[in-house]
Amino acid sequence: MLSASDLRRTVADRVLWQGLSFQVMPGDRVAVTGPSGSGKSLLLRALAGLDPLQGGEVTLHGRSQSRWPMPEYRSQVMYLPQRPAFGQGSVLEELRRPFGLKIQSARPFPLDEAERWLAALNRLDFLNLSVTTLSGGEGQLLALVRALLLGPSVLLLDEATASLDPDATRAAEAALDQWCAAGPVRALVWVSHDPAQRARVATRELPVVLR
Ligand SMILES: Nc1ncnc2c1ncn2[C@@H]1O[C@H](COP(=O)(O)OP(=O)(O)OP(=O)(O)O)[C@@H](O)[C@H]1O
Repeated sequence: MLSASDLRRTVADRVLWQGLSFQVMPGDRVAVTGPSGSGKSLLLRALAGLDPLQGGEVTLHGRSQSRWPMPEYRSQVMYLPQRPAFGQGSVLEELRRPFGLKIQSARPFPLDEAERWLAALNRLDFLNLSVTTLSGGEGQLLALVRALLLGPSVLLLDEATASLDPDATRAAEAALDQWCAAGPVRALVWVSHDPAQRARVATRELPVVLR
């Protein structure tokens, strides 16, 4: 589904990764591992098409990232950052906003599904809160629900539950598990510093070595 071949990334004069090749297949749950500063976030950003590739190639469904219209590519390979950014207004408005974009225009906003995910995360009370008042963990839950509703093929999670308490973390993992199992062409790529979480959520590990 998603294939990376011979990726290379440098910052300043430091080579973070080179000759990095791997594939993400439907149903995969890949944990990207490596010490702080080894380039895990930059790898996810490269896969998501948020940073230009310095070397190598990423293909989605056999088509090079550079040949995809970027909005379409990013709707299929979605990056969930540790500190998601929101606009203004309520949680409901924030969830609804992307469905006004051209790339999503064929799909009406699925309010029932939003309520189901929020209920699964024990946050059905969320919808009318203002996004500007959300805590770090609440922001992560909102970003997660927004991503699940948008339904990419590959969801890239960058410490996406790091601000959650243990119960909320487990609920988020269960929601992701359910979401992944519900579609035939879905995969997760996780960056998590928590080995216990990686053992729970990942089917295999992709090490990024600090050079
Ligand atoms: N936009 C940038 N410009 C220059 N250097 C950057 C940029 N973004 C990150 N870096 C550097 O690249 C290296 C890798 O950063 P990255 O955030 O990918 O690491 P990481 O493995 O995700 O680390 P952590 O586990 O601490 O989150 C770091 O040394 C960082 O300072």
